[in-house]
Amino acid sequence: MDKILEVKNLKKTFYKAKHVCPAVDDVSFSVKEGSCVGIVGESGCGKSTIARMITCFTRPDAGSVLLDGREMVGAGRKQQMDLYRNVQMVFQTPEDSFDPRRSLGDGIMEGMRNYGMKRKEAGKRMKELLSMVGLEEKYAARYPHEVSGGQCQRAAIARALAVNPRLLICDEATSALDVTVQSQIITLLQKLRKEMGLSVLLICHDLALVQNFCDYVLVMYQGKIVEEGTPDEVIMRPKQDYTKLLIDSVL
Ligand SMILES: Nc1ncnc2c1ncn2[C@@H]1O[C@H](COP(=O)(O)OP(=O)(O)OP(=O)(O)O)[C@@H](O)[C@H]1O
Repeated sequence: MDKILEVKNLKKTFYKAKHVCPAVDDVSFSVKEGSCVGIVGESGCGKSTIARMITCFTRPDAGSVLLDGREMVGAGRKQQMDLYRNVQMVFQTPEDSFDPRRSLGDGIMEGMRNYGMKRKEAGKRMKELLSMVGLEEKYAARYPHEVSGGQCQRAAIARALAVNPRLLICDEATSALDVTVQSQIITLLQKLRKEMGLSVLLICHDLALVQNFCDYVLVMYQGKIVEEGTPDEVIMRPKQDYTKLLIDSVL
């Protein structure tokens, strides 16, 4: 299997007043085409900073992010536009993916329109995407505040899929939802993974979710990967004390 994403020796330190925060410290991993890699670890261990560096929102101090073998750190605007087409993010708060003054349908079409698709064609594709994520057509006209959290997250997934990405980064995408809706969104992601051959980087606190959904797991602590392997290896037979603590804390 080819690697869609390769992260090598990524580092990021934040400085606030006199306080030095090494948020990500020499992190390396890869995501194979069609696979799902999970990143788990306590709050503040650096998970979201990694996602932001992959998507060029935050510039690393050192290291490299290769997408299909192409270097993204320091890439020019054209290459970054290609990156955004191939990599999309789904966030914890789905409303953040949408402009509150525009309907969900418009929000889903925005990416397609930015890439030059005609309005009529984008409208047709938007309806297909709504159906793919299990929403009726009527939701296209609704505004983000007029739908439930779960419905809004489905629409956010439709928006992310609109530009046919190959890698979806889900940053705590189910954490704000109640358990039933969480499981519906995970079932949806599993279906999309199968149907579209999507690769997924799943950032989350929920070890049970990682165990059921991921092929490979990275455990982070204070900016570093302290353990990695298949879910069986990491969750059923953890080697590191920190992983054992993390597992014990949810039992
Ligand atoms: N822009 C910033 N300026 C200063 N410090 C930052 C910035 N962004 C993140 N940090 C710090 O870097 C560390 C890692 O933050 P990050 O958001 O990556 O953690 P996380 O594992 O995603 O946490 P959570 O699960 O709570 O989202 C934290 O100590 C955070 O306070």
